[in-house]
Amino acid sequence: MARNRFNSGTAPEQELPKAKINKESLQRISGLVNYLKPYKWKFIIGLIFLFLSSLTGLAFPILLGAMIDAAQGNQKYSFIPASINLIGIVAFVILFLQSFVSFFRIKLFVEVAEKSLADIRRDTYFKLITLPMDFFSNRRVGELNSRLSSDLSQIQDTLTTTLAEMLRQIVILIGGVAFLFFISVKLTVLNLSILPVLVVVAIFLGKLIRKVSRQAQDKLAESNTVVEETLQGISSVKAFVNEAYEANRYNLSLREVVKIALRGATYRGGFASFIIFCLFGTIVGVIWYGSILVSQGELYVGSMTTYILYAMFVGAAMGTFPELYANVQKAIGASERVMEILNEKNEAISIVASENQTKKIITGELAFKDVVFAYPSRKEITVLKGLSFEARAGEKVAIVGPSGAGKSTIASLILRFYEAQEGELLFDGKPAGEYALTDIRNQVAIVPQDVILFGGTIKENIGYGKIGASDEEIIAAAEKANAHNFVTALPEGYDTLVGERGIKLSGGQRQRIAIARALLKDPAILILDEATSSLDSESERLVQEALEILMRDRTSIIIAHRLSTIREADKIVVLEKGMVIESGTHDELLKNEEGLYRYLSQLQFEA
Ligand SMILES: Nc1ncnc2c1ncn2[C@@H]1O[C@H](COP(=O)(O)OP(=O)(O)OP(=O)(O)O)[C@@H](O)[C@H]1O
Repeated sequence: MARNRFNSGTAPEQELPKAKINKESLQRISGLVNYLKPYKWKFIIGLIFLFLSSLTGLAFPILLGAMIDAAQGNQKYSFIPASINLIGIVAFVILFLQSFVSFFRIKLFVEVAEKSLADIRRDTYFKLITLPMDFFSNRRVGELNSRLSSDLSQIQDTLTTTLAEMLRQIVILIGGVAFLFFISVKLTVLNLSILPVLVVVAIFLGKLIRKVSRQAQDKLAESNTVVEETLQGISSVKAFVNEAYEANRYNLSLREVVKIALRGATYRGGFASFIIFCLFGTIVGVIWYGSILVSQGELYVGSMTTYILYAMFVGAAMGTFPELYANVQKAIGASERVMEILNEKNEAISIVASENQTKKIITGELAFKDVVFAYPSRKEITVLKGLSFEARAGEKVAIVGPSGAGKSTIASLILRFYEAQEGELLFDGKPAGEYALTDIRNQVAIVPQDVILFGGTIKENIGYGKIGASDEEIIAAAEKANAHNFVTALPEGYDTLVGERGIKLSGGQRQRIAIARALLKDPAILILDEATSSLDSESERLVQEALEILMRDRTSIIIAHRLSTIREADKIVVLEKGMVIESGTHDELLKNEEGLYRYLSQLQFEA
C-alpha cells in the first residue's frame, strides 16, 4: 500500500477517499445490502466455509508441535495421537479439508460479488441516464464515470476479498490468542505486554506517513494537471513557443513531488525499522524466555514451536488489520457515493422501451406564455424573464438575438430538460405537464449546433433517430438529408465507423447525418440550433437543402445565428436578455428603423 503511494514514478493510483464507519454511514449504505439478498444463501454458505477454513488453519501449529514432541517421546495433549505417523495423517486430512472448503469459499464469494455488483452497476447506469439534465450540469463526466468504475470496483474488492480476509483474520486472532494462553500463560503475558507500546508508536508514525503521502499525492496530481493542460492546449503551447516554459513548470512541480516523497521515505524507513526491531525482538524474547521455561521443565520444545507459530499467526493477523480497515472505509465511502446516485430522483422515463411509446399525439402547436426561468445550478441569474411567443402547427419560427440572450435555453425548455419556474409551456394549447415526458421528447427532435456522433457506424448513428429502423428507411432518410452520396463514396459506406475509432466527418457531413437522424424520427416539432461556424458554400447549400426538406410539414423552431438563412421564416422572434423585444416577418421587422433586428441585419449584411 504505502509503497504504491510513494511510487511517484508510475501513474498515480486513484486513491478513493475513506469514510468514517459509524451508525449513520452504515445506515446510508444499507440500501446496497438489498443487492446481496437474492444471493444470500450462497453468501451464508461462503461465510460458513470461510469460518471452517480459518479454523482448520489454526490446527496446524498444534499438530506440528505435537509431532516434534512425539519425536522426543513426549505427549502433552491427550486429544492428539501420540504417533508421529498418525499426526502426519491427521494433518494431511485437515489440509485436504481446508483446501476443499477454501475452493468453494472463493468460488461462492466471487459469484455473489460479481452478480450483485453487476446488478448495482446496471441500476446505477440506468439511474444515471434517466437523471435530469440539471444533475449533469453540476458534475463532470469524469467524476460520474469514476463512480461507475472505481467506486464500484472498490465495493467489489471488498465483497470478494477484504470482507473474507477480515473475518479470517478475526478468527485467527481470537483463536490464536486463546491457543497462546492455553500453551503458556507466562509467555503470552510477556508477549502481550509490549503490545501497547507497539500500537501507540504505530498509530503515531502511521498518521505522519499518511499525511505526507497525501501531500505527495496532491503534488503529483498537480504535476499531472500541468501535463494534461499542456497536452490539451498543445496548439497554443506550440504557437507561442512556450515549450521551455511548460517544461520548466513541470520540472519544478516534479521536484516538489520528489521532495515530499523523500520526506515520506524517512518516516516510512523509521516505521519499518521500528517494526522489524519489535518483530524480531519479540521472537528473540519468546525463544529466550521459552528456552528458560524448557530448561526448567515447564514447557516441551514442541509446545514452544507451536507457540512461536501461533504468535506469528497472531502478529500477521494484527498487521493486516490497518489495511483491511482502510479498505472497508474506502468501500463505505464508495458505497455512500453510489447510494447518492441511486437515491437521486430520476425523470419519468422507463428503462423498458415499450413503456416509453407515445401515448398522446402532438400536432405541432407550441407556445411559451410568460415563462420565467433560471438554471437550477445558477438560480440568481434569471435567463428568461417573462418570455412569450407562439408557433402554429407547421410554422417556421426563427429566434434571433445576441449571444447569451437565452436562445438555446428555449430549446432546452421545449425538450423539457428543465422546468420553468413561472409561466407555461403549451403544446397544442395544453400545458406541457399534461403530457408524459416521453410524449414530448418522442415528438420533438433537435438538430444541435455541435453534432456529436456516437462511436459506431454511420448506419447506427442515423438509426439512433428510430431504434429498429430498417436499412431502407435509413438510406431513404440519408438520401433526403443529402448524406447518401458522401456516405456511399466512403469505402465502407454505411458501415464506416465514425468518431474516435473511425473517420472524422466534416462539420457539414455531421450535420447532414444529424438531419437524417431527425428525418427518421419524423417529429411534430423540430428544433434547429444553427451551427455558428459557417460551412463552405457548397456544403452550406447541401445542408440548407436538407434542412428545407426536414422542416417541411412540421413546426420548426430555428435558433438562428446568421440572419440570411431565416428570411423565409413565418415569424422571427427577436430576443434580448431573456425577453421578446420584437416579432414579425423579415420584411415587417426591417421596417422598424429603431429595431434590433434591422440593426443586426445591417451589421451582418455589411460584414
Ligand atoms: N446549463 C447552464 N447552467 C447555468 N447557466 C446556463 C446554462 N446554460 C446556459 N446558461 C446561461 O444562460 C444564459 C443564456 O444562455 P443560452 O445558451 O440560452 O444563450 P444563447 O442565446 O443561446 O447564446 P449563444 O447564441 O451564444 O448560443 C447565459 O447567460 C448562459 O451563461
